[in-house]
Amino acid sequence: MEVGFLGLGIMGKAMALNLLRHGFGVTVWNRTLSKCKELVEQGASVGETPAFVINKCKYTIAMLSDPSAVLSVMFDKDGVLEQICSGKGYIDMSTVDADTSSKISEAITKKGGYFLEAPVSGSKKPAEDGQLVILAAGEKALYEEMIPAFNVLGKKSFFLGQVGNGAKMKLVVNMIMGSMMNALSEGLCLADRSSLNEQTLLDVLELAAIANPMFKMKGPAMIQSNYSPAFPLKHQQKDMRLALALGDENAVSMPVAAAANEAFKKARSMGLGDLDFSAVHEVVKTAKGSGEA
Ligand SMILES: NC(=O)C1=CN([C@@H]2O[C@H](COP(=O)(O)OP(=O)(O)OC[C@H]3O[C@@H](n4cnc5c(N)ncnc54)[C@H](OP(=O)(O)O)[C@@H]3O)[C@@H](O)[C@H]2O)C=CC1
Ligand SMILES: O=CC(=O)O
Repeated sequence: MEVGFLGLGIMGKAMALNLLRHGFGVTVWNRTLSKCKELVEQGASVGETPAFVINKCKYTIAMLSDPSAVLSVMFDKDGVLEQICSGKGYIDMSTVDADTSSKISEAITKKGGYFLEAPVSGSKKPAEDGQLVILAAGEKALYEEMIPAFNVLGKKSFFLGQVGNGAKMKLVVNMIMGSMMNALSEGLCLADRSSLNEQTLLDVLELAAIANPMFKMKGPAMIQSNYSPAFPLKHQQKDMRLALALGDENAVSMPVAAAANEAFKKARSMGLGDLDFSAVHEVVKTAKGSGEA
């Protein structure tokens, strides 16, 4: 199976490499074209524009940063829309809001193409290991045609119905994750300031009812103030912002998520946006009132 792949950031690179490793033909494009080099060394071809990739491939996957990137790659000059046509499928795996996804879907459908949104849960390591959770919605036939690729990229795929449902599910999941990250950070600070050992707290959490892979994976690095980016903080804040907007639309009060979003915004203002989202720990550690008495 030959696929196009647009966007070779942390996730896109790992996912495209995985497809190559499993025998897929992959034609890649990235805004910063130099990032295609490593993929070419592993057997990928390069397209100089998104339009070129769409023209060449029956199926094209996108993994881009945010709604503005997704819209730009679709609608700008040399973008996806110039070449999408009947018989071609476009699969957007970026995390965006339902409105953005619907705009993309309408534009593609008008030109006779097929659209599937398929955001993923799981970070750099699950992307490298083909262990993502895929949250697909849109054209069911395209979903079925993509199963061989999804089986390589993920450990489980959900088909959630109409366009927008995948985006919404992803935002709900990441809203919970962002709030949990703040809770873990506050817990580590409280343990430390109460003269408890932070690693012992993590050991206790791992055996408790609230044990989860995120605490286990991120906790030890947070204790060391190591925030090497797997999931960039700026993207987590984007997800909190989009989830809060979904809450606004549905009149759902989310004070916990709103507080977590403030902490991520503060972290961005401190220049931590390109670090891992666990760098919100720096905000919690330096918050007024959490220092010396
Ligand atoms: N990292 C993670 O753990 C996870 C991330 N996600 C989601 O996946 C998506 C990608 O994340 P990730 O790979 O971490 O992000 P990165 O920041 O590492 O990569 C972003 C990609 O988007 C491209 N891009 C950004 N702006 C534009 C633009 N205006 N036009 C064209 N291309 C653009 C970048 O190109 P360039 O190289 O030129 O900057 C790069 O290829 C995001 O929506 C994120 O929320 C979902 C699950 C996990
Ligand atoms: O979107 C991030 C993730 O870890 O999932």
